[in-house]
Amino acid sequence: MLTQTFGYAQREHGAFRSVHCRHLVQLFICLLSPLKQSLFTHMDYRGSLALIAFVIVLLKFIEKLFSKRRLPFPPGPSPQLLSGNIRDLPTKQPWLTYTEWGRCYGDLVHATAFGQHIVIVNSVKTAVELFEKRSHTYSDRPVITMIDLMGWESNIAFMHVGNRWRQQRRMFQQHFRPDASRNYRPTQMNKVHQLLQGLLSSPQDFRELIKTLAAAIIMSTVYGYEVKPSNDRFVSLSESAVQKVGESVFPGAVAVNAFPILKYLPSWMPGAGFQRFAAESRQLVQEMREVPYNFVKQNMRDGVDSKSMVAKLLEASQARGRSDEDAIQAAAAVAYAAGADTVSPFNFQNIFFQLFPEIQTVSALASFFLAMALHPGIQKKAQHEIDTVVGTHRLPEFEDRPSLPFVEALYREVMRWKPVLPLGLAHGTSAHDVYNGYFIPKGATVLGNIWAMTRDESFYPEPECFNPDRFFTADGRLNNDDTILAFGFGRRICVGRHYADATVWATMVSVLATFHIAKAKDSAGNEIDIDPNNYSDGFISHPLSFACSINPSV
Ligand code: HEM
Repeated sequence: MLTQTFGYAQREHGAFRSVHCRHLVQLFICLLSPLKQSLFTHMDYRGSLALIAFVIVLLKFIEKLFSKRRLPFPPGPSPQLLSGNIRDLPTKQPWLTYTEWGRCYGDLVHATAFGQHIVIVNSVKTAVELFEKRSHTYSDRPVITMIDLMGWESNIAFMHVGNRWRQQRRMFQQHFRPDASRNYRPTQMNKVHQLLQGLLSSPQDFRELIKTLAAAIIMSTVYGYEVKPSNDRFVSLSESAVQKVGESVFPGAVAVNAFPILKYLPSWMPGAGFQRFAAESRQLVQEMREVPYNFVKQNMRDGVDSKSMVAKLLEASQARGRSDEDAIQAAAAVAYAAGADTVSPFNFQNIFFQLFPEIQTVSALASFFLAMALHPGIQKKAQHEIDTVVGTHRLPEFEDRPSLPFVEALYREVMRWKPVLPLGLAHGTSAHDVYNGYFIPKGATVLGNIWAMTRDESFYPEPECFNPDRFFTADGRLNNDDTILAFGFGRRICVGRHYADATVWATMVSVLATFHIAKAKDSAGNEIDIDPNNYSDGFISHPLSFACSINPSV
């Protein structure tokens, strides 16, 4: 009922606004037409430009006057006339600035950039109200034109809400909901045990090893494919496509994102190099989708594969007499891109890299190693629990999880302390909305500031402190704060979260059971300091290189 009332208000508001805007434009056309002839024939080129600029400024001014009649946008930094808050929008670790804005302006902050509205949600309460209770309005994604041009538009994470997104989301859910995810546990544990072997022989390569682990788990699940530790042919194919994404930050590509109309420029025109670049990328993405997919089909013909996600989807689609090949290929490719091994610090700056689940898993695990090197006391407590419950004659299993509350709290704290995507993935509004008396327009980009939510001192006192004990009640039981905010919100919440949760937990508990992680020492035997805040600047928060020693527990 409440939602319907808001819906009504927003429609009223939208209609009211567009009628007045139309009148405004008509009024100006009328005013200008008698002048047009004389001005444009007698004035020089610069004069015409000045006139146009004057008209734009006047229109903006009148729109501003007019806007006093409507509900305000949520509070935020004051915008400039045309460029909005482009100067205020941070490029480095933006979640920190947005958290500051939250302290200054409140739960909901508004900014603009060249007419694009950006709304930042800084509290769990408001995130639930908007992303969950009003999910019909807040579940879209913003338009990023270059993504479409480059052939990545079939990636579910960037898709607009619609039948195609629903179909792919359903496919993912069938294969990654809690009961289905359980089927992958043997594979996950098996690959984690391979990681332990790798750590034993080359502990200094732990970053590479956790990257291989995440790619190996997901490729085996989705395609029934075993990734080779080096020079893997599928991985190099996805590397090329992903590399292209990393390169898509040249001015033409940036311009087409800011002014989508430029996508209609023919590729031969000067300045339209982005069209040729996009065509090359489309070709690579196509190959990346088809090659592993054909691998599964061949295996099925040979009677080898029937357990992978793609094989099961194909069987189900054939049984229904339908051809969902395109959707199956696209859904699987989300995971496949994850196998790419080209993740340099430069690439982490790129918004596209939010797409790749493998990177998110790797980032969470790297934060775990970092936290353990920094907090030996906490590590010892977790190891003591594992030794007491599991003993030292076998490795931990998933079945042990309910009996290991401290390890559970440790997992929650790793995911809270350094959320992998501190701003989640941007949502978009599919209709105008009014919330707490503020107007939120259709097409706005809405960011859930997970960083601010995990820093809310009323839930997490001393939020920068790594402290798993915060998840226990006064009488020593695990509390019920088990929502991992790092997985996002509402209808767009991470669809692989149960599976990712299992990978991260299994890796943590197995490493703790077998290894001791500490700060590395220099040649003089002094500990090398680790800066807990030395994280990447881009949209994914990823610990930058740090040294630690990893030795088998005795
Ligand atoms: C620690 C690991 C991971 C983290 C922290 C993580 C986090 C996220 C976040 C924050 C979102 C956006 C949610 C939103 O829009 O509100 C997301 C979306 C998504 N994630 Fe994950 N993710 C992880 C691993 C995975 C894995 C392993 C898979 C695949 C098996 C996966 C598949 C997806 C997909 C397909 C979406 C897009 C959903 C949509 O737009 O409808 N993620 N993830």
